[in-house]
Amino acid sequence: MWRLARSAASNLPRTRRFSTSIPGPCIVHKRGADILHDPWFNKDTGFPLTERDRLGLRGLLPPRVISFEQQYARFMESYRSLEKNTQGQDDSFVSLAKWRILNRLHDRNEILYYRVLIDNIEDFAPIIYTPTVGLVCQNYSGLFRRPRGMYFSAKDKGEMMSMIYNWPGHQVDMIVLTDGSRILGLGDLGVQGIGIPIGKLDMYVAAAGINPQRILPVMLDVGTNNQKLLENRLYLGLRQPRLEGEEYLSIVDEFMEAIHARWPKAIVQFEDFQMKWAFETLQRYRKRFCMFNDDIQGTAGVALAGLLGTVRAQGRPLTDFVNQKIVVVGAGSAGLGVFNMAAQAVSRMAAAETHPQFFLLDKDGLITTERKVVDPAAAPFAKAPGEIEGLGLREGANLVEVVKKVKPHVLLGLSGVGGIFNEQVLKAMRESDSPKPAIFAMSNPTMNAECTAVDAFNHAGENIVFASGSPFKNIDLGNGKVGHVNQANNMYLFPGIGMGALLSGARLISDGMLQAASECLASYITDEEIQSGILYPPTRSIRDITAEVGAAVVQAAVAEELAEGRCDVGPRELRQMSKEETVEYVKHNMWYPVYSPLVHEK
Ligand SMILES: NC(=O)C1=CN([C@@H]2O[C@H](COP(=O)(O)OP(=O)(O)OC[C@H]3O[C@@H](n4cnc5c(N)ncnc54)[C@H](O)[C@@H]3O)[C@@H](O)[C@H]2O)C=CC1
Ligand SMILES: CC(=O)C(=O)O
Ligand SMILES: [Mg+2]
Repeated sequence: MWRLARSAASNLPRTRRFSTSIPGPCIVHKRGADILHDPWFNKDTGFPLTERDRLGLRGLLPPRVISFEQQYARFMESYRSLEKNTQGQDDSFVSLAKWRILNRLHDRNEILYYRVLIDNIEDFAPIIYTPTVGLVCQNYSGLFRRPRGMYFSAKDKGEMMSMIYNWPGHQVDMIVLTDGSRILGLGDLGVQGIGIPIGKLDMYVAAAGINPQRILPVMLDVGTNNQKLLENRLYLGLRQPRLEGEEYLSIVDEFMEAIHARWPKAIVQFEDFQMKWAFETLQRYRKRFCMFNDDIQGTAGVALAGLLGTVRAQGRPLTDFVNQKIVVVGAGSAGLGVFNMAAQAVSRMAAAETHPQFFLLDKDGLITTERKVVDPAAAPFAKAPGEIEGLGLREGANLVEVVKKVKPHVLLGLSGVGGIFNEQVLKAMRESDSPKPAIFAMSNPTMNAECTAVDAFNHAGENIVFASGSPFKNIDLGNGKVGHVNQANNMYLFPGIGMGALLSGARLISDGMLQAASECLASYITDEEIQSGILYPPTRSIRDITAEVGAAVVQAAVAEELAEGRCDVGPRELRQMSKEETVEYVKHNMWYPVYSPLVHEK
């Protein structure tokens, strides 16, 4: 059932901080300069004098002790002056400068880094995540200073089971894995795609409070088909074409076995794999490991929550979702993931004979059963000629034609093609059958968005509902009216899916757990918010949202008897928790960055 009322727990104030009680001591097996060079233990000038004595740090730091709050303020001051001093300069230059200053802090002092990230997530998500992370990946070989995460390459075949023990952390809870083959909408970036797992895991720490000592970004370097990278003398990955077929799968298999052998309870998120491997690996592993594909499943849940929001925005009951005409542009892992989940929602809501009114386009236009070769994953959404003849449409019809003739309630882009929702397409949306047409330009990063927010409101009209994958500012429509810009990004779900799977100790991640996550996000927004065009909560509430989503996932895992529990909280205890208690349980398990007293042990 789709729940709409906000739960009692979500009516609590949207606080930004959790678990600020005095931290317990932290054991460190190093002394002196080795501590200063370890970003996990380093407190810079924040080491109290007693600790400097205990840890052999006396004389290695300037004498004055600076408090955590002062260090925080000092960093924010330098960040704000960077912003001021670079005003008017080239956007990419400024974004990279901001990323550098944050990355330097990340490399030096993780506790301070995560505190500034969590407390300023609205400002910093666009730097450590989309859109800047895309620019970072594109320039990674030149930007590289220190390694982060692990790299497994085609040359490591047969060695992964032992290599995995090179990772210094004893426990790993969350792994984000990519092969770099489809980084955002930027294509094959080979080894440079490592920036994505790093950015996603930063979001895990910020949103879900996953302990950063227990995260692992991973790059599977199986080569690249990006000729420019292969010719770039600075390129840091394997200089060979991508492995294909069984050779490719044997590398992924070996990696999955290796991580499972060392950390059987770790959750693995597959990210930014090209479509053929995204679907294939999901089918191959989802029953054997606790894993999910964020681009297929996380995106689908976020999009579905937004689509249900658009039904509410039209003043229609949720069951009217079955009558919505939805055009999706992009028949890749993300677009097909959205239609699959939307079709499941329709079949839950409607009579058996109801056919969803979904229209799917790829680079060759409208996909129909007449097409010579249709990808099996797209086939269920190919239109039969009989379904579209009445509309005057045919195989391969272009986007403008489709929008003009279908008059869709929703136009959703997951094509990776910047600007494809051009003036003509957006103007055609004025004739939509919906009183509040919805335009979702979900491709990332910003330059790959199907349209900008300004163009959407200018050309499609002020009564649209708008969402984009990367952030845009709200639009001033004049006369005190605001065109609200939503960020339809899987960041609203993947942290809660991962956290819920982890805390429930689920054996696998089921469709029911993903559906629960999506329903929870959909129910987070009030009717009043929906009426002003708000479909998703603001990024600054992401910890609260993630706590709710995580709890929904835990409860779904319990209901499906997939939960095996974690540490001293077994399935029985989880089953006995009310919804509110489950939310509190998730919040209680969220890590929050504070300096712990360090105690040396040999
Ligand atoms: N907002 C979010 O949370 C998410 C956004 N995305 C974005 O979605 C985009 C696509 O991702 P995937 O589906 O994984 O990629 P993909 O490569 O699997 O699929 C891309 C699809 O777009 C189609 N396409 C290419 N040019 C086109 C054109 N001119 N007209 C119509 N269709 C065209 C292709 O035929 C293909 O079907 C990327 O930009 C990615 O950043 C992906 C996941 C989540
Ligand atoms: C957001 C995301 O996962 C993507 O653009 O691929
Ligand atoms: Mg992705």
